[in-house]
Amino acid sequence: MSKVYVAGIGATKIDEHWEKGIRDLMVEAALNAIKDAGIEKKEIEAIFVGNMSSGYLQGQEHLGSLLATWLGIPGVAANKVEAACASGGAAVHNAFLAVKSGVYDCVLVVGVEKLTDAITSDATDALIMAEDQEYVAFTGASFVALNAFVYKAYMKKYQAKQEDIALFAVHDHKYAANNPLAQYPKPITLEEVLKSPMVADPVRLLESAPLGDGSAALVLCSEKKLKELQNGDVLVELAGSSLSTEIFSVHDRTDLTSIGATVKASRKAFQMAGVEPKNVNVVEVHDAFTVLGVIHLEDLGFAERGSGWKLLKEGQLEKDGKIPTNTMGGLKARGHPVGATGVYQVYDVVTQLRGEAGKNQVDGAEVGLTQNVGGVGGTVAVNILKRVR
Ligand SMILES: CC(=O)SCCNC(=O)CCNC(=O)[C@H](O)C(C)(C)COP(=O)(O)OP(=O)(O)OC[C@H]1O[C@@H](n2cnc3c(N)ncnc32)[C@H](O)[C@@H]1OP(=O)(O)O
Repeated sequence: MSKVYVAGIGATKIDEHWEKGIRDLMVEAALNAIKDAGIEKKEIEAIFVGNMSSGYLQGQEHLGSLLATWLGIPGVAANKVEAACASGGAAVHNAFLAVKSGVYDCVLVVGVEKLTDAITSDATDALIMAEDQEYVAFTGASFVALNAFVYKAYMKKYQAKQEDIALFAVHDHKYAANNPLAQYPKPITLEEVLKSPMVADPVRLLESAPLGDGSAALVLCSEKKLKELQNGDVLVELAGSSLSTEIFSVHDRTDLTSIGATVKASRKAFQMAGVEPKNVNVVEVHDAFTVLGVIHLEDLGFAERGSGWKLLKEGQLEKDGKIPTNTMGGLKARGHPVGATGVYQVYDVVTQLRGEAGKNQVDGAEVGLTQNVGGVGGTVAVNILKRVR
């Protein structure tokens, strides 16, 4: 089996892109990644698009083949991968398998979501489709409401305080302020978070990932292809990639304070990459809501159960802390264009491993991990990246 390398990365700024359609976003990100890889478009053999709701929101479902046409490379193998908010991470995983297996030497992964300016429906209606609609639709619950159950369960079980958990939003905004692609590049205070409007008790507006549009892209290549591209630049390997599922619905789970899919996917990815949590220098967790960031750190093995918030409070998630986390702004402040998020996370970690993160740079970062969650944990994708030169 071949090793898999990230030869190029590209992305758009995340924003409410009223002036750009889904096509503009995808093509911009893809061309940036192709240019960064130093390849010709015609060298791409397969495309994997991560997206959750283009069919529902834009009335446009067939994104893989469409992108091939838009890029002027019809004939390639084209796929759309859907795993709700983990669509991007799942697309990376599928592309990883395609190169690892030796079937393809050069593939393009594009994550995209356009939540604002929807043509056919509303973003909140689209997002709740990531739950089991036969059981949830009639309750009228939104995605924020379901995560409010998780928040309450965590605080009750571990006697944790909201002011400690809400610090995740302050942390993310601090780093987003130095990220030119971030949707909310501005610092916020804990007081502002705790006084922001209540969305679903206890989740406040400034503890929620925003609605936004964006696209990120990667070019993955095999060892064989890499020899053609040798240019002496920093090189990043996608060394481990895993996807796992959990009992789907919140109402069927006995414990809301952990996501089994994160535990399973991360253990497998760690094994594949030959690393342990203590070797990881930079982490991107799927903090769609502040409490989730805390839970993910525990499930990934970076903190003991019930103590993820302590790492945050002690400053251990800072760029010079024990486990630098969400150092480009995380979902809360870089933004969460649903099906694109898992690809943005890899983009952010590669930026760190290449030493290109500017003021947010983690000194000497060599190993990075991304964790991307679909639904309320129904699917989790974990990708582990290593700087190899
Ligand atoms: C597994 C998973 O990933 S599940 C997660 C899936 N994603 C979600 O569920 C999205 C959750 N977020 C939301 O639904 C929405 O962003 C909400 C409900 C929190 C807020 O939406 P709205 O009530 O429409 O807020 P609205 O857009 O009116 O914004 C009000 C103001 O706050 C700002 N704002 C809105 N959301 C955020 C945010 N999350 N962070 C910072 N600022 C924000 C807006 O820019 C706006 O500022 P302005 O008045 O200066 O222009």
